[in-house]
Amino acid sequence: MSSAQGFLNDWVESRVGLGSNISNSRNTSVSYNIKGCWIPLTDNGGRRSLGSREEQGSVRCRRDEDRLGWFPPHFDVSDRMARLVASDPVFRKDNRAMLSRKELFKNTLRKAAHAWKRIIELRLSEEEASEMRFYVDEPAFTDLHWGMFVPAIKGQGTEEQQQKWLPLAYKMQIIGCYAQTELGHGSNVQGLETTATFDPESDEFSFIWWPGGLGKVSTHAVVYARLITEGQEHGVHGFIVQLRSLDDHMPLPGITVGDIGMKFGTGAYNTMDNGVLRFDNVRIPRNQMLMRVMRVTREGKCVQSNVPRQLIYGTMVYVRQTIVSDASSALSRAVCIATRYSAVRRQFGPQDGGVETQVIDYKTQQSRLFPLLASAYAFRFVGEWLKWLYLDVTQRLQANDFSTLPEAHACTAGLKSLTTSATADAIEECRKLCGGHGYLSSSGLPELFAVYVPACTYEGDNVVLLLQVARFLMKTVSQLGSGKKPVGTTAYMARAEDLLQSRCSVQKAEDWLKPSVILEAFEARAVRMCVACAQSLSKFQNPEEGFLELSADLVEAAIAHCQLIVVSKFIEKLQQDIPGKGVKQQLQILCYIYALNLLHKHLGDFLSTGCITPKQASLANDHLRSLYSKVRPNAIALVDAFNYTDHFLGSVLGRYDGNVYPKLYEEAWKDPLNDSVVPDGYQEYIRPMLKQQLRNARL
Ligand SMILES: CCCCCCCC/C=C\CCCCCCC/C=C/C(=O)SCCNC(=O)CCNC(=O)[C@H](O)C(C)(C)COP(=O)(O)OP(=O)(O)OC[C@H]1O[C@@H](n2cnc3c(N)ncnc32)[C@H](O)[C@@H]1OP(=O)(O)O
Ligand SMILES: Cc1cc2nc3c(=O)[nH]c(=O)nc-3n(C[C@H](O)[C@H](O)[C@H](O)COP(=O)(O)OP(=O)(O)OC[C@H]3O[C@@H](n4cnc5c(N)ncnc54)[C@H](O)[C@@H]3O)c2cc1C
Repeated sequence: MSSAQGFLNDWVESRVGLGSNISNSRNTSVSYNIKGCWIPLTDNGGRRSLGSREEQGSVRCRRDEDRLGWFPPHFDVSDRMARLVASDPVFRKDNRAMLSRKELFKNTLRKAAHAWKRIIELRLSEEEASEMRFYVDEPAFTDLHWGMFVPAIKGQGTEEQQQKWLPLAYKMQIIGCYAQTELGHGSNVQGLETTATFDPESDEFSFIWWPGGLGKVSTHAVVYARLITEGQEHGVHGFIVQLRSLDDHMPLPGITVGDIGMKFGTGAYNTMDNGVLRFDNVRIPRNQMLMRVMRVTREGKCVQSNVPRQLIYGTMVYVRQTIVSDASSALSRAVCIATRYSAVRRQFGPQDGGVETQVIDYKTQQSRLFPLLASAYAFRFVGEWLKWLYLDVTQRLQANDFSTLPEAHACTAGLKSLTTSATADAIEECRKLCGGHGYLSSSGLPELFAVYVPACTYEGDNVVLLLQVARFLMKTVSQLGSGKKPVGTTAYMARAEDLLQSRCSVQKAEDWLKPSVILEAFEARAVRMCVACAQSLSKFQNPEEGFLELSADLVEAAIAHCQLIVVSKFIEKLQQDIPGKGVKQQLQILCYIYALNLLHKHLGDFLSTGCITPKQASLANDHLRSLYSKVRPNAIALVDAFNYTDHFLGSVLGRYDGNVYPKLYEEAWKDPLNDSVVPDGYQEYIRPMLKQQLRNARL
């Protein structure tokens, strides 16, 4: 179920697309729609030269008949929204790094209000609105409102509570946030110190709390606190609390609220008002506790419903799933910039003094860049699959089938961790791949890194989440002998006995081209690491103590399992029909690059568990090198396929037309420091210094 599902049903009578008021300026020729992106295979060796789109013969266009039937009709919406945002001056973002925090934040408010106005005026559908938010490309309070506040009420509220609160939230008559983290507790949700004490005398709760949430905008919050009734504790629950007056926005009595201050980087996540909140005996009505999991009666009695209490964590599962798809977007954006720039940039060259070499042609550049390109595609496919898994578990929960919840938790936690860590590292690698110019703000990469990197921490610290996966894996291993057959992403463990014995069949480099060989190597590695951890754990009398002691190894095992999921979902995708000449072949190459690069990076795991021999490892590396040469001719097409506008990329280095150097020069002059030839401060500081030196010299 998506965040804002149904919000339009409540207040917009009909859904009308943008129609013809947004032009699609692309011309003709053939390309292929790969889940909302194109792969226009180039015939010029991918060496697009500097120049306009028209001059390049427009390799990028899509014909309706090229649309792949099994992809959602996402491309057109995405394309239209990208253009809508790019052509609207209110959504300008090239000045963000120059703004003060106050200006930046006010500008975000302006953009959010303008986006909402456009959504209403154009009667955008939920999908269109969500794409618009994506292309506006600025963290804002609305993310938390739609992404966490609304889903928390939907997931944890009773029917009655949903009926009361959701219409207000859908119309943005109230704005909400998700206030769970405290100053002293984030990962440890059960350790929250905020309490909600039921007072049967007045039918109200009282709170004392300190959250991370929205500091300047939200009128309401879903606050997580430990429920206390009749002197007894009943675990952490969500409570809808009004924070500010709906008339003048002033905090309500007993509430102290504000922003927590500047965060990492300029611009970046500072458009968001992460906040501090203190409750001093704030009282709310009993029915503002979200009661789908547990009900508190008028007398203060707790009545447990039949849904598992883990559903209280359900909003986090939802958001973790969206974060995986977002990882693919952030990564593809960084890779698009680095790939285009690598084709433009030339260094060194032939001894005879001919043109210098495009840096993309250096094998070292390729071995750093192409695995990231492959990862961008891999994360897109695994993100699609995870969306399906999430929808599936949601439907099951509605039918009171809770059986797949542990797997959904493990998959969302593990893949959130894996993809965000890889993406944050990849953005930084892309910056380095762009040499000195990558460090310029106008490359777009520093801001992208700063805005992206907290994804490794929020919605669960990545290590803490991998430990959750490890817990799930150890449980699965411990049940292997009990007749309970592992299913879903752990189904391979049913073949544990075989996988513990198996020998990799690779004899020559091309043998690594068999998906079954790659899959088996990854399965064997994951099973062996999990079983080794389980064996070590069994030596501890106290399992919790053992878990703590072995946690670093457990994290490695969890990573191996999650990497297997990504590899297997990429391979599964390729088993589907993919029309378009050469498209499937390109994706296959990327799939092999993704897998073999992981194998190369984690060689220690594969060798120490005996899954492959040193000779086979060396053959894999040989093969990997040859694959880079196969990607090279289509590298530009493979990033053009993401269909990012120059506005969205926000990068001089990643410009579609490759016109990098003149634009870098132009950008430099826009810096406020260049407003005057002689800088402010010259008279006060520079001149006296120079004069002093002159005097000293004369002496
Ligand atoms: C109109 C316009 C439209 C626009 C649309 C816009 C849409 C925007 C969409 C999305 C944008 C989203 C933007 C997001 C921005 C992010 C901002 C950040 C927010 C936050 O960070 S919120 C705070 C997040 N906090 C955390 O993640 C805390 C991490 N900690 C935990 O999750 C848990 O405490 C824990 C899992 C680490 C440990 O919990 P606990 O101690 O209770 O658990 P255990 O004892 O280990 O396990 C008990 C048991 O429960 C199982 N379990 C744990 N968690 C879950 C879960 N989530 N689901 C299911 N099951 C769970 C666990 O496996 C154990 O099971 P067993 O007993 O072993 O079987
Ligand atoms: C930009 C941003 C936005 C946020 N937005 C929100 C929001 O909207 N609402 C909200 O409620 N919260 C929000 N948060 C808070 C966020 O969810 C928490 O910071 C996050 O869950 C991590 O918790 P923590 O800060 O307590 O980290 P800690 O748990 O203190 O982590 C510190 C270190 O300890 C390690 N560690 C912790 N526990 C263990 C363990 N059991 N075993 C091994 N190592 C461990 C971690 O790996 C990490 O290295 C936001 C945070 C950021 C950065």
